[in-house]
Amino acid sequence: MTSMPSTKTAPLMRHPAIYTDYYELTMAQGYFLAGRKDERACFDYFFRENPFEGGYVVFGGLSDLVDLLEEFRFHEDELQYLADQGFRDDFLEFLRDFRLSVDIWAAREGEIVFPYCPILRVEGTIIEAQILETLILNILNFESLIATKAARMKYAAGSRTVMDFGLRRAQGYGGIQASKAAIIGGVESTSNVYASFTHGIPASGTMAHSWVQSFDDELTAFRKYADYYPDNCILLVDTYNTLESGVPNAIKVARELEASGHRLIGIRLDSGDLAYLSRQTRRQLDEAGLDYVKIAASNQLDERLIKSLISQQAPIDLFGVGTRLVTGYESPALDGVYKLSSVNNEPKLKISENIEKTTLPGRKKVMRYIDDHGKFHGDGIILAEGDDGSIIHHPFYPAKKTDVTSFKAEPLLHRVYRDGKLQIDPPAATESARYLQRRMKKLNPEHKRFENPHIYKVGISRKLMDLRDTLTEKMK
Ligand SMILES: Nc1ncnc2c1ncn2[C@@H]1O[C@H](COP(=O)(O)OP(=O)(O)OP(=O)(O)O)[C@@H](O)[C@H]1O
Ligand SMILES: O=P(O)(O)OC[C@H]1O[C@H](OP(=O)(O)OP(=O)(O)O)[C@H](O)[C@@H]1O
Ligand SMILES: O=C(O)c1cccnc1
Repeated sequence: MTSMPSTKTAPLMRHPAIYTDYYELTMAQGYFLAGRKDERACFDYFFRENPFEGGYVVFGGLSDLVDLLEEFRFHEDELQYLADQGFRDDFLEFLRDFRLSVDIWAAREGEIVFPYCPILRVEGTIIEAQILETLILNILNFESLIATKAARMKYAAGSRTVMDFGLRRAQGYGGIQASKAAIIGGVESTSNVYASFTHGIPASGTMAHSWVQSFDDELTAFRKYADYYPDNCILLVDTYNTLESGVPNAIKVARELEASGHRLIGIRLDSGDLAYLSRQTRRQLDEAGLDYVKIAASNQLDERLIKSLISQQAPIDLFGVGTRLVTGYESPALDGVYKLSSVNNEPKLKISENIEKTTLPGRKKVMRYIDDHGKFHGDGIILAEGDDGSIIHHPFYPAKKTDVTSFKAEPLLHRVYRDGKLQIDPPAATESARYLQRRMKKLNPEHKRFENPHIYKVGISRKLMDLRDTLTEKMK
């Protein structure tokens, strides 16, 4: 009998409470020893720069984060380890019974989000809110990065299918999360069986060169595969000579499949000039009356190459994307941060020489303003209470402002935890993907283009600005 894994997450993540940086635990012990364990704190998760020189980020990772928070407790072996590290008995006793009691608000998974907006807000005791920092950053930064990359690839591909082939060249176990994030971003399926199993996302695939090489000749290799998988067969045609051997042999097999009442799904090109080869392949297939046979292409593809191939009128129906998707080529990390914004309801900020790095104090919410055409106009960061936010200012050039009273305003953050109790059904990746596609329709194309995308407006309310400026003066 087979059994299901104990958690849905990757093997390394079965210890969520110690999936953290050491300093979170030393600070937690410090708050405890200082008698501050019942103090309340609020932290914001946000990023400052869009990756890939792009115009937006897709928020990913929320459901995996929830999965880990649901398991969050200190186990005996972990406590023993902490004791060996010199943590004090009274603190370890406190950790033994520790259960999260946080309130968390977050954007929906698959939401389109922008620099400086808090995407997730944690409120709780100072110890629990602090201790979650690294876990939150690790999960959300990576999944948002890959969901964004996937969304860009899907945007370039339009109605053509995008498949994730990345596991073999992913950053270790990160490949599991990468495949899930890729689905959120819009990739239709994955070759990653573990991710398909654990996350219930669709698996798909073609064949490797080794299959073709392993037979005495290419035609036999194709025939055998088609015999076993007559309704799920994509033949890899570039092992020997794409146009003179691979495609003609695929045509023979397609005809044989037709004779037995089946249809070849497609062929895959994996080298050479994909525009030229796909055009020649399409011509050969069409001349053979096989216009339904699809052309898949792979080989170090990314959104820019997909866009280029489409602009070269390459008749490619399916794009297989691996390395550049799961490694977030060429922006290896999202710069998301988790910053303290209040303690015991007293607003806090971190001052920087660079005003762009001075944090926004106080409990805040984010409003998304929608114009008369149903499109996103901009976002406003306003205080969570007592702030009507009717005028939204540029965060660093206050003279630039917009009266947002005529726009429809939607709150971006929704409650995920109340007092440590989960308040949502964590969405499946495919559900988040559908949500993203709906939201993409509301994002103007100038924010989606790859070259010099138009900067989406994110502003702050007058009250928030005054609070930031007053506190900055006070702290200097
Ligand atoms: N028509 C095209 N326009 C733009 N880029 C392309 C086109 N065709 C292929 N490419 C891309 O060019 C890159 C490099 O191709 P290159 O010729 O070096 O590799 P290859 O075909 O795999 O070579 P090899 O024959 O050694 O396997 C790949 O990223 C591929 O996706
Ligand atoms: O180029 P990527 O975007 O990373 O896509 C995945 C690549 O991995 C496979 O090649 P590999 O040489 O590993 O195996 P193969 O023999 O099956 O082609 C596949 O054929 C793609 O070329
Ligand atoms: O199924 C495929 O074609 C595949 C899977 C992983 C990597 N490259 C290709």
